[in-house]
Amino acid sequence: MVLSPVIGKLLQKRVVLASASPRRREILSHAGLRFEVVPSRFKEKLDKASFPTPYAYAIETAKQKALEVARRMHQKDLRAPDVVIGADTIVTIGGLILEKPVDKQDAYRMLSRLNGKEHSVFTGVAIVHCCTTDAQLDLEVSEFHEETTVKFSELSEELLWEYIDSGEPMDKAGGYGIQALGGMLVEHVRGDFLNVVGFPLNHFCKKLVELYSLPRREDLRRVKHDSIPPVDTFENLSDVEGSGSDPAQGDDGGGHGRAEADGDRTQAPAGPQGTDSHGTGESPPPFPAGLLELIDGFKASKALFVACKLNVFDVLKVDGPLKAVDIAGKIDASVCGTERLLDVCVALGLLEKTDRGYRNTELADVHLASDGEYSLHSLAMHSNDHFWSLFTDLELAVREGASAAFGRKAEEPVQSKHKTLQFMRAMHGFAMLTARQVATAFDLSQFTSACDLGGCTGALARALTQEYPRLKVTVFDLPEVIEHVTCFQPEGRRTDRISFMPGDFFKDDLPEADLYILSRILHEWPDDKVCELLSRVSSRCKPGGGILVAEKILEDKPAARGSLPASLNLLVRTQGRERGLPEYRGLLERHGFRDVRLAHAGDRLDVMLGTRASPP
Ligand SMILES: Cc1cn([C@H]2C[C@H](O)[C@@H](COP(=O)(O)OP(=O)(O)OP(=O)(O)O)O2)c(=O)[nH]c1=O
Repeated sequence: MVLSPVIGKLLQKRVVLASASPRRREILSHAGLRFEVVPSRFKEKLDKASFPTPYAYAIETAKQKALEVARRMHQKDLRAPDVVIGADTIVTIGGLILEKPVDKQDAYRMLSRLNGKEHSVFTGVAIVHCCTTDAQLDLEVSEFHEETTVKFSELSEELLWEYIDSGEPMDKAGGYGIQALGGMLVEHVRGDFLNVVGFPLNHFCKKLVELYSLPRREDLRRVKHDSIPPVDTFENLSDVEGSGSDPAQGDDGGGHGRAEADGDRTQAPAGPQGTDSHGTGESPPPFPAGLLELIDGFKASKALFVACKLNVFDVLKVDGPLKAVDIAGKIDASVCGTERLLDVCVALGLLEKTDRGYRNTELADVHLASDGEYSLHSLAMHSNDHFWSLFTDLELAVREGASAAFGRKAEEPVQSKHKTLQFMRAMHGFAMLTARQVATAFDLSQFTSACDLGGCTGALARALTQEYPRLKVTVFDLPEVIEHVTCFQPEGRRTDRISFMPGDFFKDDLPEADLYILSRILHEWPDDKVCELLSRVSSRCKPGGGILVAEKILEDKPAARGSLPASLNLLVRTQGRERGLPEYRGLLERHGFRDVRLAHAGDRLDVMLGTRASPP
């Protein structure tokens, strides 16, 4: 099983996860799947006694969760997604099925039952394929389950209650979460760990291979509306059988090896067990969907930037749904061009197309309209206006190693008020999404005053004051930035525990504080400037005071997707650069900070906390 082609099968489809479980969302997104989340409203109240086995119950519940979402979405705009995934996790011991506890006593009853014993965790999964013809919804269901055995240690009453009081058991089957504190209760696990956490990823991938390469009739069920009669065909389920979403099919240049597709499509294409059409006995390589997506990646980014620039998402947030012709009128663009752009946005999952016209997806409403608290509209605009042209010279930068030519573009000073505001909005959007994780990466409750150097709009300061009721934060930034900060302060949520002070951290006196914060600042500067700044902070910070540095740490292992921009910043900036943990630690220690600890704050940032040592 090669992973990316498996997940790649679903990349061109609109996939919905019918689950509110954050664990399922995390497992599937880490696997590279792109999907929307629509939690199911199906009440988990099936009669357990009517099922021959516990897993039959879990499978049926998973199926009903997914079907409810597919039907609801179809009813809402007469267009269901392509695939809906539902899952249900149960714990079983001695023939008893344990779901989520209803209260602490219930959690205690469950955990006492599991205490010192072995039990099974089953997750039932349903993959529902939806097809809308003449406003009629056709559903095909494929389902499976996975079992994992878990053994609990002998646990004291005291420990059980302490665990229950942590609150962790309440939203978890069997009343425990193996991935967090509950891991301490577990002696051993046999089987797929992720199955216990809520989603059997390995089995799911195998199922996708089976479904999209060589479907097995007995696994499929066809459901028309409310009935679930057995399936008699499984055409159109497989990409390779011509569902139309295979990019190679519409591509003239991709005709190689496709001529035979006009023949009998029910013949499985050459797969692991097959022979190819040339009769050579060799199988073609797996379809490189992920790679093709990468090749086209720049088009997707540019389409997103242009839609932002033309205010498509703003127009639709206020007036949507709208037809292409009306949108074209509002954004002052041609109808044919607008229509194509809108359809690309639909394919990218940013818009939905309904009978009444185009409308924003929730993602676009929240992040791509320009007015929301968590808007990334300005970040997209900054990427379009600034980074896009910078990256056209990437080859030169690679050849020359962050060449002066490349650097000149990168370091253009921010000139106009418009540019300053665009830059601030871009930084603000990112900071709003990461601030809470940075603020809570360490327990900072021992500090009563903090100074956020280069703290821009105060997004991190706000998260810090919300998290730590005793903390006062001074945001220190250049006068031209501080001049505009009032536009970013949310009405009704201002606090006098945040103050803004204009100044240059290389020249002016730094405000007094117990904790100095440098969030995404150090990577902007070369080593000599970093040393100059750290030495200014160090001489202002009292012994016992702290320094908090938030950056994306470069790691030895290959960069994860989320850190790719950080790796490339090495090349696009002449002055600044990203650094690894040993380098940051060395820099901090050289400037009198000890006990430097690291914590991760989501995919995009890491946080280091150090303590100012007493001068020798
Ligand atoms: C046993 C165990 C369960 N769980 C979780 C996984 C599931 O989210 C939950 C079981 O409840 P489910 O009803 O399967 O799922 P859910 O209610 O969280 O979400 P939805 O119904 O919308 O799909 O328990 C853990 O996170 N860790 C564990 O160790």
